[in-house]
Order: sequence, then structure tokens, then C-alpha cells
Amino acid sequence: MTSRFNKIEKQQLQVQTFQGGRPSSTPNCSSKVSEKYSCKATVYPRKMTTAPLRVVVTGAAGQIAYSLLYMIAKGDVFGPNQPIILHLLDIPPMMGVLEGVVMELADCALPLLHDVISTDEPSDAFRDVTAAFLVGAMPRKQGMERKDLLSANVKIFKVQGEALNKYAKKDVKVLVVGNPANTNALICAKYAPSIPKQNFTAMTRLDQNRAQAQIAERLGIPVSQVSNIIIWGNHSSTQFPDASHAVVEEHGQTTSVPEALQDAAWLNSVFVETVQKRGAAVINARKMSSAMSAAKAAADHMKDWFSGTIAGKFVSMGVISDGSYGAPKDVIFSFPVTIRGGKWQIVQDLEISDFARNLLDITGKELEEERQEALQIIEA
Ligand SMILES: NC(=O)c1ccc[n+]([C@@H]2O[C@H](COP(=O)([O-])OP(=O)(O)OC[C@H]3O[C@@H](n4cnc5c(N)ncnc54)[C@H](O)[C@@H]3O)[C@@H](O)[C@H]2O)c1
Ligand SMILES: O=C(O)C[C@H](O)C(=O)O
Repeated sequence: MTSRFNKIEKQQLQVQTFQGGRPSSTPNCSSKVSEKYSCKATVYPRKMTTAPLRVVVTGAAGQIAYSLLYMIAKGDVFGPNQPIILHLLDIPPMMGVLEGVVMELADCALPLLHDVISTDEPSDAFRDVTAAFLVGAMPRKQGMERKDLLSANVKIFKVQGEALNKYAKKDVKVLVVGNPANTNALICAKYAPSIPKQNFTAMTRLDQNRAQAQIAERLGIPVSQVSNIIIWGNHSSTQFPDASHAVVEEHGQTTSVPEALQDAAWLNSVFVETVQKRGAAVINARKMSSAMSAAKAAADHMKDWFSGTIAGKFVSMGVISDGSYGAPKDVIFSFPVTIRGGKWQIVQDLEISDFARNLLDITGKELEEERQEALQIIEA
């Protein structure tokens, strides 16, 4: 456990005292499933002093959630000493499936899992949550682009923005996974005006992880030796995976990725296109969109947001644009960020080549177009 998790524990203790068993502020959830799964059946340390953190996962009966819930509940995201109350939201027809997921969570006998609230009511799902994984949305099928999902999905994020605004903690950290993630996050933030826009982010960590894996494979080294790859812009096929500032660490020596690879042609073509099209490649192979890797990326994103980035390292997140690097303002644009004390900051003053400039402009323009289309759908 790091000291950053200690800070979270202190904040939590100010608002909710853990009394053993069910915390006093647990909402009376209408879900039958939640009634069945009481913390009395859960085994956890006797002297637990840290108050549990309420975490909502939407689309909880779906593919991504099936991997993600386990990661959260076993401590991968909020630390090995942070008890969790999971709030699980899905739509009414999925309540039966969700019941099975809740049974499996109980059967995992995870010491950190204090309680599970499963529901189809946004008011119960979002009440008092400190972290929100917004996964619930339709996935694309073979041959579609992610923005083709706007008409099906964007209204979900209006409703959930409103619910977050009303019921969540004002410092809730929101990660939008459901596609098209950047524009859904923008709409979600718009309908939650009482929560700072900086608290709404979109997931491009899967693209970062994919890029890291491609570079490591090309160099024949472990992924852990590659860092500071940037994903610029939209989580779509216009994204720009940029390894020009990335580094390789081997035997205590740091080398830039372009220097280690000595293959600019590969970096500017095969590498970029492979990462841009990786989601579609997985769909073609699996006939379903990525789920295990998406869950891992969501866990990585939220873990870094809560616990911070390591000195000298940055990660990519879709965040509200302030116009840095000539990106359009007021879209959710993926930038390299560092994180301290739960707050992200865009890394400044990185050199942008003409090649990069062109790709940044393309992905920025797509985000402006998506914003316009989303607003038309919402306002129709
Ligand atoms: N940003 C990324 O990198 C990334 C990666 C992978 C997948 N995704 C996206 O994540 C989303 C979920 O993918 P999946 O594979 O888990 O899909 P899935 O179809 O397996 O699960 C989605 C779940 O969301 C539920 N849902 C639908 N509307 C809802 C609502 N209004 N409230 C709550 N739940 C709702 C569905 O009932 C379903 O259980 C898709 O949009 C997919 O494209 C994004
Ligand atoms: O490609 C998709 O539609 C799913 C997801 O966004 C991904 O990148 O794997």
C-alpha cells in the first residue's frame, strides 16, 4: 500500500465511520439481489479501520464488467487495504444475469468486498459514489466505427450525467469506457454541472497499453521496460499513438524508443495503424469487442488517477481540453498527463513534429464533429 492510499482513507473516515458490518449510510436499495448478498456472509479482517469506498460500475452484467469487477473487488485499483462497496447498474432485462454475477462475487470470498448493491435504478447506483466506471453501452459490431454508436449510446450518458449530478459525491472520479468514449464523457459532464469537468475522463489507456505491447514486442523486451507512449485525441481510428517521446529502460540505462528501434518508417506507419485498428482486429477475431484488456485498462486508468503517476512518467487519458497542443477546446481529448493528489495535469512543452501536427488536427476535427452530432441527438 502506498501513502497516497492512506490519504484517501483519511478523507473517507471524515465522512463515514466504519462500524463493522453494514455501514450506517448504506442506502436502502430496492434490489432483491442486493438483499440476498449481505456483508454478514463476507469474510473480512476483524480490525478493519478504513471506511469502505463506494464504486459504481455500469453495464455490470456485460463482458467488460465481468473481468473488471473482480479486479476492483480484489484490490487492484484502490489498494490492498481499501474495502469496497460495489454498486452495480444494468438495465431491467439484465437483472437475472446480474444476479449470477453477484453470486459469483460472493463466491470469490474477497476480503475487501464489503457489500454489493445491484440495481437498475440510477438513483441507487450513483448514490454517494467516489469512483464511477461508466461501461454500460452498446458495443460496435464488425464493420462499424465507434462513432456509429453515438445515436444508440449518447442518451445513456445524459441520463447518467444527471444522476451523478444529483446523487454522487461532488469529487467523484468518472471514467467513461462506453463508446464513443470521448464524446460520451463530454455529454456526461455537460449534464453534471455541479461536478468539475476535470472529474470526467474517457479511456484511451487500452490504446496506450496496446502501443506499449507493440513496441516491447518489436524490441523483444518486457512491456515493463517501455513507458511514456502517448495517445493523442479520440479513442477511434483517428487516434495518434505517438512513441516519439517514449523511452526504454534496460540495465539502468534510458534510451528513447526511436533511438532503440532505428526504424522511423515502422513507427510512423505499421505501428500507428496497428494501434488505431486493434479494436477492430479483436472484433474480427472474437466476434465480440475487447473485454479482458478493456477491463485491465480501466483498472490501470483509475488506479493511476487515485494513486498518482511515478516521477518522470506520464499516462494518457481523455480529459477536457484547454487547447493545449492546438487541440480544439471543450472536447474530451486524450493527452499525456501526470497525476498528483488525485488531480491530473497535461504534460506541456513536448515537441510536436509536422507529422504529429497533421494527425493531431485530424483527430481533433473528428472530436468537434462528434460533439456537434451528439448535441443534435440529445437536443432532438
Ligand atoms: N474505451 C475503450 O477502450 C473500450 C474498450 C472496449 C469496449 N468499449 C466499449 O464499452 C462498452 C461496453 O462493452 P461490453 O463489451 O462490456 O458490452 P456488453 O454488451 O457485453 O455489456 C454492456 C452492458 O451494458 C448494459 N447497459 C446498456 N445500457 C445500459 C444503461 N443505460 N445503464 C446501465 N447498463 C446498460 C447492457 O445491458 C450490458 O449488460 C461498449 O460501448 C464498448 O464499445 C470501450
Ligand atoms: O473497438 C471497439 O469497438 C471496442 C474498443 O473500443 C476497443 O478499442 O477495443
